[in-house]
Amino acid sequence: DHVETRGQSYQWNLDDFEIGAPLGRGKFGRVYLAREKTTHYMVALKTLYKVELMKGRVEKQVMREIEIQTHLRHPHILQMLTYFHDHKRIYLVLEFAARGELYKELKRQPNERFNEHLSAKYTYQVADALEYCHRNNVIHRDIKPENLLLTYEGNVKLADFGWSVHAPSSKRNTLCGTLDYLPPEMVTGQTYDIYVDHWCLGILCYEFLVGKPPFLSDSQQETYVKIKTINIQWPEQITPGAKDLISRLIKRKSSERISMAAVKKHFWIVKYKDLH
Ligand SMILES: CC(C)NC(=O)[C@H]1CCC[C@H]1Nc1nc(Nc2ccc(C(=O)N(C)C3CCN(C)CC3)cc2)ncc1C(F)(F)F
Repeated sequence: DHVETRGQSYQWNLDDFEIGAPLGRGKFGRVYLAREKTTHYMVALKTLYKVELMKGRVEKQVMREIEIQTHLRHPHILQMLTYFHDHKRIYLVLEFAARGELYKELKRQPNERFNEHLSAKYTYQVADALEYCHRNNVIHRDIKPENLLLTYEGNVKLADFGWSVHAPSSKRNTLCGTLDYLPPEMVTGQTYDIYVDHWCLGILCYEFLVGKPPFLSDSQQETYVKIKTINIQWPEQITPGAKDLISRLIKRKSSERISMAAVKKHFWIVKYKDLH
């Protein structure tokens, strides 16, 4: 909190930080470990090249990401502490998540999947973060393992609000990357509401337990068909409790998807989330 309480009028700049190791590449620039000079507070410094943003026509999206993420405060949401810019770059000062990217942790697991305890724990924490987002009328819209980070203690931080919007919305963005997480209403271009995140939470829980999303196919067309027909296989590592929860989230009718509060109280979540 030191970083953001130096009075709202103070203009942060690069000289306030010592830049450390690169943590990896974000979509529009690199991310560095950095340390605020007076408090030694560790942060992640995400750099965005203005030219890249203009070429990608994503300036508005970045401003929306900044607007949304600077106002959300929750233990399972990666906080944006502040931001500033120079002539070439925008700098986002974000919380540093010491255990890094959850999708890499997933790949490191035996059989590249989480056991029921980790799957239930992470599903619970994402549900908790989404309940808070929805209470603030924010749809994340891009829930997937790549957008989750892990703290030193092994807890989830929901990050990358680059695709988030205020509900309800019919924003049709040329979605890049995987269709695997898209709910039917987004595939068919209808207007959608906060319940797109409920669908994605179901897909996420499935991928935690199986190691890949349920509608994964060789072609986009095949994925579309599987999403529309909700053609899902249930391998044996998905126990009846997990299947019950996932089935209540992956509903075609968005209003039939169970609430985040109900997810947090679901018997399978309660049974496994605190076991070690
Ligand atoms: C959600 C979003 C889509 N993803 C991102 O932004 C990505 C893009 C690049 C990094 C990450 N962004 C962040 N990463 C961290 N922590 C972190 C990351 C990586 C490692 C790690 O495994 N290594 C350094 C390893 C160490 C070992 N060597 C071998 C490989 C890299 C350890 C800690 N905290 C905050 C952020 C944030 F989000 F604030 F920027």
